[in-house]
Amino acid sequence: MQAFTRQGNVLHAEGVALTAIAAQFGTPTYVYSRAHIEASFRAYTQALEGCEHLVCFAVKANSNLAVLNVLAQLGAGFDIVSRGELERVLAAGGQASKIVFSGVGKSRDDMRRALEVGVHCFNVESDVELERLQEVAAELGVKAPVSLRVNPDVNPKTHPYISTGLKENKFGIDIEQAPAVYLRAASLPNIDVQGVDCHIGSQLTEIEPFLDALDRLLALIDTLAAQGVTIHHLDLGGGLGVQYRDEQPPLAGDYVQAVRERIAGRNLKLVFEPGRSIVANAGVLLTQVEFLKHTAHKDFAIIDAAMNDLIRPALYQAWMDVQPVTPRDGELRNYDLVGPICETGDFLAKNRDLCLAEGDLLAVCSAGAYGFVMSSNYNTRGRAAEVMVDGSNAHLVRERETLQSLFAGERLLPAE
Ligand SMILES: Cc1ncc(COP(=O)(O)O)c(C=O)c1O
Ligand SMILES: N[C@@H](CCCC[NH3+])C(=O)O
Repeated sequence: MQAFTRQGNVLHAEGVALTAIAAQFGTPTYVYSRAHIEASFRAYTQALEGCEHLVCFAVKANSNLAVLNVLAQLGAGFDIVSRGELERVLAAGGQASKIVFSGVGKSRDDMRRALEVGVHCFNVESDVELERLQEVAAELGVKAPVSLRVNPDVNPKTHPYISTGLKENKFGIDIEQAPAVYLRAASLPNIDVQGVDCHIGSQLTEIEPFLDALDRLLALIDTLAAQGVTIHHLDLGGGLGVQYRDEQPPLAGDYVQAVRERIAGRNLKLVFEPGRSIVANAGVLLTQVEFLKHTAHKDFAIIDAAMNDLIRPALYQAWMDVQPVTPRDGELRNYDLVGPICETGDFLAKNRDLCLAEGDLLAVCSAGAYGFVMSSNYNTRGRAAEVMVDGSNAHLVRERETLQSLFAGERLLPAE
């Protein structure tokens, strides 16, 4: 679905003009569409009808409580990577029994809390993590449900910083070592082997790498069965890409269908951990032009959002579309859109042909995933507000950070 459309000349989120949101809540502000989040989630669950499944939203992509709550109301599970994300999910009304716990560095406290609340599964990423989990579960007198995250060594054909399923990556257990680790897991008294898990990377735009990984996991499941270890669920992680510019990623329904065909006849529950494909195009970052600076070499639009608000362009040279909220007629100029931060890398877009004036509003598109969650307070900038639109209503779902709150926890040295 298209959450952000022009009505008249003005860009709207569902039924609300972005001009009205800027007037009410200021800028920079993240704006999300509830309907888009729901439709993207349902694309997975509808394609999974008739097949035992759990769709676990990857909380790292957007952890706002309202976003999590909207998904929890649809029966979503959640993929978490920290104690903090666990507490967020519970605070937002998510069910512990639908949580999968990923991540290479789970502390004993993380494990204890997850066992106490009863998560669905731990995605264990190393042999040493398995031993630690055994110890913590034994202390509590419980059995920990476990999948091993297997590194299938397939090339996801995405940006190197967001590839995770290659041998040289830090994630998961080498697929050749996996049978031995499974046998060890099956022998541990406080470990309950449940599944196999993988996640090969993010922003994948083709189905083939997913299916390559799936084939390798199915071969592993057969090897394990021959050794007496039964696997009940298959977790294929997240990774499905979205359209930022002209990419044509597969639709969630087509991807799920292809997976279902490959596992036909097997008694396996399917788990997915989508993040970006649920929320990226459900959000924009709304920002305002502070100055237009014309130099002999370049035209700059200095905007009130910066790399601290949205780091993807600086970190991955990610291309994000930028739309004027109310386009104006006139001469186009080639702008770099830069923030107020003292870094050359502080840009949100480069070489965009736009007709702009001071005070104009711009929407940085596809910013609902890995946007606010990766923001920081660099240059002592408060983080942006977050607003969720639901039909014709706009709700503030996170207040803009006040400057006082930025140094509230700091202390001066005692007076001499
Ligand atoms: C283990 C795991 N699961 C799920 C995701 C979500 O990925 P995506 O946002 O690409 O769907 C990630 C992030 O890449 C991840 O590391
Ligand atoms: N943060 C990245 C994706 C990393 C996914 C986390 N495993 C992005 O914005 O594209």
